[in-house]
Amino acid sequence: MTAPVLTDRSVPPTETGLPPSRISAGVFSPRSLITALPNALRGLDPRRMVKNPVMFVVEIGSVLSTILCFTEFSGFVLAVTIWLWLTVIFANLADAVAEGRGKAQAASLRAGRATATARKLDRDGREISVPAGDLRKGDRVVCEAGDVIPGDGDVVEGVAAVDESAITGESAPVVRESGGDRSSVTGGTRVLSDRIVVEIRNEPGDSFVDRMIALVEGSQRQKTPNEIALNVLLASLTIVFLLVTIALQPMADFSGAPQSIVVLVALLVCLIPTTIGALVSAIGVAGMDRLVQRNVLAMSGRAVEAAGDVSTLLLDKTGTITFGNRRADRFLPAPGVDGNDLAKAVLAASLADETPEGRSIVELCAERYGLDAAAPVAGEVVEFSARTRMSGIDLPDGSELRKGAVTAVAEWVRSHGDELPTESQNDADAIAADGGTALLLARTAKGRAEVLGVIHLKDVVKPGIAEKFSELRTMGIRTVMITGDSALTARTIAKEAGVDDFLAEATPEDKLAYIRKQQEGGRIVAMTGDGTNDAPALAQADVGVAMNTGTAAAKEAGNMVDLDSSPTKLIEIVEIGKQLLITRGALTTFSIANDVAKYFAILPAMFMVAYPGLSALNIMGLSSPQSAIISAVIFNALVIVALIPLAIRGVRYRPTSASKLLSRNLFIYGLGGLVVPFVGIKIIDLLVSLIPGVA
Ligand SMILES: Nc1ncnc2c1ncn2[C@@H]1O[C@H](COP(=O)(O)OP(=O)(O)OP(=O)(O)O)[C@@H](O)[C@H]1O
Ligand SMILES: [K+]
Ligand SMILES: [Mg+2]
Repeated sequence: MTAPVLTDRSVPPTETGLPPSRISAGVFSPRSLITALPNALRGLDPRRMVKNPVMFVVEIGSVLSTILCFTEFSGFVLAVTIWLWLTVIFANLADAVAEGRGKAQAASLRAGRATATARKLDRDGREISVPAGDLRKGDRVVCEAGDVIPGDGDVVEGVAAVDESAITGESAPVVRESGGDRSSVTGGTRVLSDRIVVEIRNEPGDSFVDRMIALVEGSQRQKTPNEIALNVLLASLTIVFLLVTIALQPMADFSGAPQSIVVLVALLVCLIPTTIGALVSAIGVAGMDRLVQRNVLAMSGRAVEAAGDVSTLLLDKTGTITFGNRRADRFLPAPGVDGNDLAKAVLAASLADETPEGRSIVELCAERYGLDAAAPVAGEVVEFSARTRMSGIDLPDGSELRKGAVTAVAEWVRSHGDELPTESQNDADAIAADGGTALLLARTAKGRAEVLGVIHLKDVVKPGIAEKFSELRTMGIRTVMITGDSALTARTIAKEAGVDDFLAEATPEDKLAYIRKQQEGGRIVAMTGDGTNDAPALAQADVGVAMNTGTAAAKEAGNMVDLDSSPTKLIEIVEIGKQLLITRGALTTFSIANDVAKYFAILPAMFMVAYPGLSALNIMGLSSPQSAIISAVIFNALVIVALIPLAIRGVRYRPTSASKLLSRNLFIYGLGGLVVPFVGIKIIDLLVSLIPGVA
């Protein structure tokens, strides 16, 4: 056997088994406010503004007030006009900052791609040099050590170590080889050793990197259902306040205190939910961006939101809850079978088995029994599949060797009219009760089957994973462990890891059925997968995270791709989704509370002249009606800028139950939203009253 023994996990697990992320996520630098300014100004185009009804109303108000600057000029009108425009610019700034982060990532992706030339194979198998951008679906290209892979595709020939750091940011090389679940390669990654032939999977412009660029730039971002609902709410509030403001004038007239148009515009802008209206799309872009920072690509904003609503999490046992490299520990011969003969048979059945289990069995044969791990494979190899749960070899002498899950091999033995020895059954049960995996080895010769013994595979639960699950439980999320292993093993591991439920001896169909059942019960389900087998379940799940090392089918079926191929990433994804929803909720609460407070700050000021009695309501003691109004407008604009970092970074989030979270946020952002404007407006009023000619 010559295949290099490297794991296909592109990220070495850290102590908790959780991979490190590439860039510290959620960093926000105040400088980005300045660099985003040109884009913010470009965003003033009414054709773009109209997509955001709240801010569009502010823009119309700004235009109106600009006209008033010419018809009835005063320092007050000018000041209001300037701050109204600033309000619109600040709102665009939020979007521009959020999108700017994605653009920077897109630029570095493009840089890697631009230089690539491809060594295309023509029909006669001759190499010709073509620009990578000209490659079409189905073209075959040669990549040797040092070459950049010119496009996404599948390895159809050879084995190579590939550096995927350009895409994943992770420097450990991964092995890519033809056939099986590790054949998929990504354009822009670099071949480090050997030679492979890659068949290109996409037409030009539709590669993974192209899609990634479009996504991080935000150009493909569509409003999610929740965002649309929120926008409808904000637009309705805007209409209500517009009517209120219009209705105010006849009343003001009647009471002998007619208000100028500019005051009415200022009042309207203060009343409508400008804060959340300005930040809502930045919050969505930033959520997507937080995923990208953790090397996850969401194919839609909707998937990110669904992640925040997840209530059932399906996790694989092997590699997620336990360390992936399940290792052979010992061989237990059946009665009457010699230990060395068992080892030889085990080796023959495993020489061509490329699964981590198979490789570790071969290593144990070499280490403990001194057998030749590089011996040639003689016979017809039967590869492992999750459906049969067996692997083995048909030998040239007509005998067949099978190893696999106890129930599967026992069934195979029985189909030949033979029985499993009690001793081997007991050995297997003891291993399972201890949380290990037992594989049975059996042989048929001349129509009779014989059990040769049991292979003990050891599986270790990752440290720290039990705490993660209890955090998830406080968040109201049910964790379900899925495994192809026996119920006995599953029960032991499930108990140790603290999952809420498990599905043992699960076939891909079982997974799909389980997801459907959960969804019928109204639960939102998330799962990860990498094999073609997983594709139907990935498609059915509300959040389906495909591993980048996985097959093309799995990646097409899911709605997210994890570039690190880390099985525990799902937990982080759910947390990011929750944080997105909570940030949006918190800032909506803050914004609306703010507007209510501003109402009480401005109205008394507006009518103080007509009704001196109202000055009792002027609890804030603002210096003049005009100063009160301009202060409220300034505050209204500044609060947007002040909250941009929070919108980008997301509100701090600790796992707790939904109801606790709600009351905590209502307290902080609701009460805060009521109090902050009074303080802020008062301070601004003190400053404004110092400027002559404005107030
Ligand atoms: N290389 C192999 N050859 C033979 N049998 C195997 C091999 N690998 C695993 N098995 C058996 O098949 C069963 C199913 O394997 P499968 O990979 O579907 O699930 P699993 O590895 O137990 O759990 P998970 O779903 O978390 O990966 C295993 O529990 C084991 O008994
Ligand atoms: K407002
Ligand atoms: Mg497995």
